[in-house]
Amino acid sequence: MNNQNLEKSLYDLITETSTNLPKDVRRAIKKAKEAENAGTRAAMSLDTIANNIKMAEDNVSPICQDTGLPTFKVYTPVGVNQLEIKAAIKKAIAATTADAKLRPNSVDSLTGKNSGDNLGDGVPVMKFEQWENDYITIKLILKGGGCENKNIQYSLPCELDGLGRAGRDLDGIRKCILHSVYQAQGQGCSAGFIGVGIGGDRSSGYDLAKEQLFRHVEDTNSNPDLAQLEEYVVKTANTFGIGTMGFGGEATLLGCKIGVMHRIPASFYVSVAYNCWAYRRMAIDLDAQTGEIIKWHYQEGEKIAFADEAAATTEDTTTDVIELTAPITEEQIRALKVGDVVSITGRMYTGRDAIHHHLMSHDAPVDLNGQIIYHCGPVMAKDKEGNWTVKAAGPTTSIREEPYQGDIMKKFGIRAVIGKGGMGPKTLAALQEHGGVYLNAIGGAAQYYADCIKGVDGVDLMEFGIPEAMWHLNVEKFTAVVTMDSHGKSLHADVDKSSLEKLALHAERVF
Ligand SMILES: O=C(O)C[C@H](O)C(=O)O
Ligand code: SF4
Repeated sequence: MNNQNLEKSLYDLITETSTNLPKDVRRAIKKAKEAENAGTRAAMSLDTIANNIKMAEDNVSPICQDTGLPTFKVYTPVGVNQLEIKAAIKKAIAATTADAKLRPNSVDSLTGKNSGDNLGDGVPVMKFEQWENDYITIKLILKGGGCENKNIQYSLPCELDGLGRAGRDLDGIRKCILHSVYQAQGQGCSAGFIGVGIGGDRSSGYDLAKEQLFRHVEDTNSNPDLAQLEEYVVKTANTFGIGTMGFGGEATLLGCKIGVMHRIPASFYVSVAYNCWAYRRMAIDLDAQTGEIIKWHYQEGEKIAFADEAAATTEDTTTDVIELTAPITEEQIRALKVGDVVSITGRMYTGRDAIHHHLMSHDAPVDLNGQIIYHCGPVMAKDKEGNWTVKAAGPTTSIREEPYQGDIMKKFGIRAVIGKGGMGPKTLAALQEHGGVYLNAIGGAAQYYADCIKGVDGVDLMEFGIPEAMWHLNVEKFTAVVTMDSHGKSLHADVDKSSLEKLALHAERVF
């Protein structure tokens, strides 16, 4: 095979997957937008998401800054050299990372060192199968960490919050799947898609679940029982009121695909792979002789361009927006209430897992008194003059900082943190005691927020790698919603409680 062609085809596959959301996913998002009531936070979020999808395509830049753990599934005719394909995949991964189509996402699990090029032990994931066809198919999924963390595996029989006993039958499976959507709340950037694997062992069950994520959103399961269950799950989950980003609303789940395999007598697993709305998967067919692309998958039907949404995003809500510029006073913070929309102009500092851990036992590299911390690991590029530019910069899941956040806010006088998915009781208590606020940004809207960042004024702790460093950002009109305030109120706690009540309505046998 021509290796240059093969590398080019793979480069194009990776770039397309990271930057251009497939047609079937776009249609599902459009449907969600249509179901949402105008003027709600959920509708506003979906406008931002739609706008972001368009911006990513136009800029040929990542839809979300977390470009995930690249996972390739390759089907080859007998006789094709799979080692050559492996080598080409690695080259294409490094090249697309250098061109900021992927974030450097591969971290040594023991030392914490980022390899910088998305390569590492076992990374990217590459799985090969042979087949009788005379062409090659390569599938790629870029599944981010926030939704990956919301995957869940049930071992039947089990007891579930709200639903009671899930037994070893179709109805027990039904309960597990409904519970999986509830437990994800907004943290995996809902509205999401789930792949479910019934049976197998712990690893093959998850593999089967992830395999389902390559199915078309609009297909119908060939097993009539599972087809019925898929339809039931989507319909029922959308009554939970979790909504986009967990803000409440009509659209919680955009797709459910279920696969089944045999199991051994003692084990009965239901494995659920949760994927965010930024459902980035694509596939190509290659000519096995030339290595050139002969077909792109997921091309059927209408392509929603989301051109109209671009103008609508948050612009028309400016009347209700509260302007904030750091340093922020305690008085300003105490005036904010859950539901307020704020627009930030000026300085903010990024800080995520490594920074929070570090700040517990070290001084901050800058004065954080009155400042804003943004839970964000951006995609960055250096321009010709050696200046950093932000290529993608949406929020990361905040709950991971729950053990540290309250202490760090108090220790350094931080007044606001921005992230997504909300935080827990420890942070809520600290916000009340210290005078702080939690701001929820729209997860995955990495192009939208990158556009709000007008400059990079500095960076500290680069030894943690690009996603984990503390970037000093100069922002303009960065919009976010107050979802936890200094008066003990949390939208996340409210939505969790009400969605559990809705879940519990489905404890009776259905199948
Ligand atoms: O790592 C990130 O930037 C985000 C992550 O995918 C998340 O959802 O928390
Ligand atoms: S930030 Fe949200 S959209 Fe991006 S990868 Fe994580 S879960 Fe997905």
